[in-house]
Amino acid sequence: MTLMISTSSASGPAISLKNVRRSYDAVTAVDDVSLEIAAGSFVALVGLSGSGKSTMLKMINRLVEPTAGEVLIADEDVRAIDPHVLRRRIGYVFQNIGLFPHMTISRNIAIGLELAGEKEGRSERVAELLELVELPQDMAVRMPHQLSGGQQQRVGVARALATRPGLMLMDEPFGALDPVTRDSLAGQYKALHEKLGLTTIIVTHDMAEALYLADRILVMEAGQIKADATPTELLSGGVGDEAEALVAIPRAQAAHLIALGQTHAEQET
Ligand SMILES: Nc1ncnc2c1ncn2[C@@H]1O[C@H](COP(=O)(O)OP(=O)(O)OP(=O)(O)O)[C@@H](O)[C@H]1O
Repeated sequence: MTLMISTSSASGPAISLKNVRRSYDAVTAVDDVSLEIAAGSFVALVGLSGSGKSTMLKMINRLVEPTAGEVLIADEDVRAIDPHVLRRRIGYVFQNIGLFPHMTISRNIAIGLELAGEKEGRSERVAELLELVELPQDMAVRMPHQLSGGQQQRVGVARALATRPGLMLMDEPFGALDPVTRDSLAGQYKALHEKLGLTTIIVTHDMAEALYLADRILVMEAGQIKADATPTELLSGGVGDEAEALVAIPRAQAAHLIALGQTHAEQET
């Protein structure tokens, strides 16, 4: 069955953070960050554990409120938007997606539409979303425990896209998956991002994933952005010690694999 995929309503907004700060008692998780993210961009937030990445992401959909500063989506201050309305406009995908275990896959995907009181065309939308995330249609009637981790994560992406958000926030969305599934899902998500014209912000610990997916990489340390560069700029070096330390890992892994390959080739000749 070929379904028409509607792409017309999704078009990513620009995001603006102005002197945003978030403190938890003595800890400053995000420290006076100002940032402009262009509409339709794919931004990766990288940095060591505790550097403030998740806190920054969650201030955009108001899961966390800033201690100071402003967050604007398409020039609108998020504080002026009811959090429920805001979260229907923003897709949110996180590690171990947390599907409702007692609901079918279909209902899990459509939950945002259900909460928004949208009664018409829900099953058609679910069918369209299953196709979009490349899951077979017969999964709609299954329960979450009957799916693999990778399939559940696809359902999570489908659920996040159900209300046709222009903005996707992703917090380690593929972190719990095996490397092969992770790679393929990341590649498919990148294609979706482009096809739907989304703005996507992804938090990842995996520098190689950030380099592959994003068109802009922000390196965080101690609540601040220490580097802001394209993947090519990051790989060329010269954008700071924090970035260099993170790029060094995939670079060393790649060099190690090449060296291993050469050793094997020499042994066989
Ligand atoms: N609810 C909270 N209460 C107290 N401190 C918090 C809270 N949430 C985050 N923090 C602290 O804020 C800092 C930044 O945390 P955050 O989760 O944003 O970092 P992160 O870069 O996303 O880390 P990770 O990569 O480990 O998920 C950390 O020092 C953390 O302990």
